[in-house]
Amino acid sequence: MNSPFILINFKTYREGTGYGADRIARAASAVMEDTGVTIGIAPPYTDLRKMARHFSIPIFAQHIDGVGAGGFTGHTPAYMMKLEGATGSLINHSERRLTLADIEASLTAAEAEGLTSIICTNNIRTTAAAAALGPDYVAIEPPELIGSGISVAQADPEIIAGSVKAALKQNNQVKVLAGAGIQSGDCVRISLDLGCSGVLLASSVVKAEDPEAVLLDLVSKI
Ligand SMILES: O=C[C@H](O)COP(=O)(O)O
Repeated sequence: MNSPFILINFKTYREGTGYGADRIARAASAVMEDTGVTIGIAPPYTDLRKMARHFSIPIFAQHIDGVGAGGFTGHTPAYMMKLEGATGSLINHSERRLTLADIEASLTAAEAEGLTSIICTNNIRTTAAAAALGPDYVAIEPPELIGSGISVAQADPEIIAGSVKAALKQNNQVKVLAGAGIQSGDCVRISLDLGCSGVLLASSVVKAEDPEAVLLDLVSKI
């Protein structure tokens, strides 16, 4: 994935499903084409295939399970997400926490399918542990700031800087994303200046009246 990378997680917001998902994906696609900044989306599973067919942008699953084909009712195996058109997956999002064994199994499954892996973490120590597993990215997101409208880049730049340092100490190939409350070009700029390769965000774009305008602001200081 080219840096900087902006990933928009639609979560299960109503604004990010069905027609809403189309609207945000269209905006992401247009801004990526106009500016050259890589913008990916993580739509709900129910919209993933449609998004992958219609848009030439990175498409991420919001979660994958480290199981294969077979008797795994209710699971979302990496191979299925790949078949649906995903190019990567979040693993261990704050709203979809996993055990360490499950994180490793999901990561192994992502690697087997050639999916770009992003392990989400909640503090500097877990960032170091996640980086040691060897994912493509770790995404540091203080849970208390997620969806708060308060940007981690402004409220807690130390956790970003500390995470970058800790991650690179474990694994000099891993890239770091900053997430939680990211909403403007300034947030992106600060994150990049602190050593990140991009940002992971949701509400500022998904719930926006004009997602394209927010995205243009987000890329404006790159
Ligand atoms: O996956 C995205 C993060 O949880 C950040 O969400 P937020 O941008 O709404 O704070």
